[in-house]
This record gives sequence, structure tokens and C-alpha cells, in this order.
Amino acid sequence: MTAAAAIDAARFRAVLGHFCTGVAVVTGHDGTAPVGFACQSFAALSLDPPLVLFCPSRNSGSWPVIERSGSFAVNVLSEEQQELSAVFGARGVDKFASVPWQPGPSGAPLLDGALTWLDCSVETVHPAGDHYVVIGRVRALGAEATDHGAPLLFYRGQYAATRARTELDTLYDWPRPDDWL
Ligand SMILES: Cc1cc2nc3c(=O)[nH]c(=O)nc-3n(C[C@H](O)[C@H](O)[C@H](O)COP(=O)(O)OP(=O)(O)OC[C@H]3O[C@@H](n4cnc5c(N)ncnc54)[C@H](O)[C@@H]3O)c2cc1C
Ligand SMILES: NC(=O)c1ccc[n+]([C@@H]2O[C@H](COP(=O)([O-])OP(=O)(O)OC[C@H]3O[C@@H](n4cnc5c(N)ncnc54)[C@H](O)[C@@H]3O)[C@@H](O)[C@H]2O)c1
Repeated sequence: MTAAAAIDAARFRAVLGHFCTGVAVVTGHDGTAPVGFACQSFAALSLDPPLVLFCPSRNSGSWPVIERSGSFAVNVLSEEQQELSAVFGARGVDKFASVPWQPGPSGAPLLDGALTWLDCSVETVHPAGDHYVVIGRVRALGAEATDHGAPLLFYRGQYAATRARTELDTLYDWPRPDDWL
């Protein structure tokens, strides 16, 4: 038995589901049609230079379009956008029929109602198992402060915004300037 075979896929998902994250929609546009998919695997990577990462599946239909265009946007979803996340997390639907959007600086779609956004160029791409690790250089940033409310959260395969909201409220005043080490 290989090490990979020893890790049951359902258990992998059940265990990894405990790592609560926000939800982003990563979008792109190659001049033909907009593409995008719901994405948990987004993270800040480096401040100098400013880099972020996300991990698209090898089966992703959006990724080849984004790679070809050389740019992408990251739309950070609010708790009001749970249905939008489901649409962008599903295959075989016209995802952009359900949300107004405008092109960002690179042309990648910025979705109305998102908490904030980043516009990035594709810096490097690393194959990793059944996904790619895509590193992007941040070229432009959206709003620092938002009036679109609380973030959409994904926890154990479910959206967790409402339950987590009150717990998050206690953190809204953090960090204060002296909290950073
Ligand atoms: C909370 C959450 C987090 C996730 N995190 C990740 C993650 O980190 N990494 C990851 O790889 N996946 C993740 N997924 C899964 C991912 O969002 C879905 O698998 C998604 O459907 C992949 O979309 P795609 O655009 O890459 O491919 P596809 O859904 O195959 O779409 C291909 C393209 O065809 C277009 N298209 C298809 N049918 C039509 C139609 N009828 N009309 C018009 N256009 C059409 C689509 O808009 C898209 O542009 C996550 C899902 C959820 C819910
Ligand atoms: N990183 C990803 O590719 C990723 C992340 C979350 C959800 N999804 C996909 O979105 C759909 C809806 O998810 P769900 O509600 O059934 O949640 P789920 O119960 O499948 O997800 C629980 C956790 O497992 C991990 N996970 C799930 N699928 C993965 C994959 N293909 N590769 C790497 N990690 C994965 C993630 O950490 C996720 O939070 C499923 O098809 C799922 O595979 C993919």
C-alpha cells in the first residue's frame, strides 16, 4: 500500500474541513468570455514583493483561460454572497449570469458586492498533485475598508457566516497598532 492510498479521501476532506477559511472567487478574462471559480485555497504569500497564491484543480475550466491571459482577480466574498459562492463552485452553469461585474485593471472581473479585491499577474505556476499552486504578483488592490459586512466562511463543507459572525465581532477591533510583533 502506498502512502497516498493509506489516506482515505473522505477522511482527508473531513479533517481538512476543520480548517475554516474565507471564500474567494478567482476570475479571469481572455478577451472572449469571463471565467471564475469559488476558491478556498487563497492566501497571502509575500509582502516584498507583494505575492499571493491560489490552487486550481487540474480539472479547472477557468485555470487555462486565466493562464493564457496572464492575469487574475481575487474577489473576497461577503456573507451575503453564499448563493454566489455556490454558483461559482458548481460546474456547467453560466456563472456570470447571476452577478453584475466590471473589468478590473487587468480586465479580470470584479464582482459587485465583494468585500474587496486584488488584481494580479501570474508570476509562477507549480504542479502539485491534482492541483497547481499559482503564485500571483499583486498589481492593484481594492478597498481597505468595506461597507459590505462580514466575510463568508467555509467550515466542514458548509457555509458558517451566521454562526461565526458573533464570534468574529469580538475580533473586529484587532489588531491595534501595537499588536504586531
Ligand atoms: C467553498 C468552495 C471552495 C473551493 N475551493 C476550491 C479551490 O481552492 N480550488 C479548486 O480547484 N476548486 C475549488 N472549489 C471547487 C470549484 O469552485 C469548482 O470545481 C468549480 O466549478 C470549478 O470551476 P471552473 O470554472 O474551474 O471549471 P468549470 O466549472 O468546469 O467551468 C469551465 C468554464 O465553462 C463555463 N461554463 C460551463 N458551463 C457553462 C454554461 N452552461 N454557460 C456558460 N458558461 C459555462 C464556466 O463559466 C467556466 O468558465 C471550491 C468550491 C467551493 C464551493
Ligand atoms: N482545494 C479544492 O480544490 C477544494 C476546496 C474546497 C472544496 N472543493 C470542491 O468543492 C466542492 C464542494 O465541496 P464540499 O462542500 O463537498 O466540501 P468538502 O467537504 O469536500 O471539503 C472539505 C475540505 O476538504 C478539502 N477539499 C475538498 N475537496 C478538495 C480537493 N479536491 N482538493 C483539495 N482539498 C479538497 C478542503 O480543505 C475543504 O475545505 C467539492 O467538489 C470539493 O471537492 C475543492
